Amino acid sequence: MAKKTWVIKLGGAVLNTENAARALFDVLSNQPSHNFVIVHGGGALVDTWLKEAGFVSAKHQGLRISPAEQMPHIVGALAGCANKQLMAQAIAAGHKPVGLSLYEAGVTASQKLKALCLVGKCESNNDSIINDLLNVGRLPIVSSIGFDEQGLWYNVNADEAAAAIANNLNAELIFMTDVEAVLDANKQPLHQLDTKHIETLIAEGVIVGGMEVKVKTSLHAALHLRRGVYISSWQKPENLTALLNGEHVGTKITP
Ligand SMILES: Nc1ncnc2c1ncn2[C@@H]1O[C@H](COP(=O)(O)OP(=O)(O)O)[C@@H](O)[C@H]1O
Ligand SMILES: CC(=O)N[C@@H](CCC(=O)OP(=O)(O)O)C(=O)O
Repeated sequence: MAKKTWVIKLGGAVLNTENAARALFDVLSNQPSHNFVIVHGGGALVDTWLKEAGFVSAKHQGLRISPAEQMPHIVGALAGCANKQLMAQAIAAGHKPVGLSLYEAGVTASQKLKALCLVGKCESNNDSIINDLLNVGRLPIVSSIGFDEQGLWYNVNADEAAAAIANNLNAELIFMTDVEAVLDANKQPLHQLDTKHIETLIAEGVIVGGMEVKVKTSLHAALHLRRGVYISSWQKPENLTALLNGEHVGTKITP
């Protein structure tokens, strides 16, 4: 039987907790009958690098405005430092990772909105080396730095990057973030969310910032993939084990 492919998006804050990524990679080591593709963020690291370089960084609806002069720092933090830190932890857990940008992963970027400068949106380029890597037993670890066909680089939100890759691969999609689930107005976890409920919670200001991008992206992916997409916490590696075993943990987003 063909192996099921899972795209697992890791929020960048996982790098701030010692051995948290290692524990997740250990879970994947125990699941030889599945294929995995890791897509990662690193927003917190980008914040630090830009601040240290003397830049002020602003966000619009959860997306970082990315002027050309800030891009070397953004690319360095995401495609360089964060990607290689995750590779290090994957190697330590016994994997054979390959670090990639979105371009090699079959996704071309283009400018999302002029006002956001070099923030990219995703489009499939049907020219991915992911399946080749999976076929030879490698673990792709993909940053959210993208390129267009002219070779211009873009900063893509990592949730959108993960959804684009899952769509390309028709894969299962899990977002591992720093909260156990999407929370309601009373900070209680929501086990399931659909289009209507999401629209209401965003309009009421209960879902904001990075989580607004995540739920909208999840919904879009769930529609395209015709299956539920999960949002759960990287803080508990056992959540990942449970999700891979088909259990319900965190928030399930359905159309
Ligand atoms: N309704 C909500 N439920 C849970 N988290 C929320 C909600 N609204 C906003 N957030 C914020 O969204 C954050 C997760 O989004 P983000 O920081 O972009 O995560 P990641 O880096 O993992 O992609 C949470 O840490 C929380 O501060
Ligand atoms: C355009 C945009 O907002 N890009 C994000 C990319 C990193 C990211 O998404 O990181 P997390 O998953 O850790 O939040 C940024 O610069 O922060």
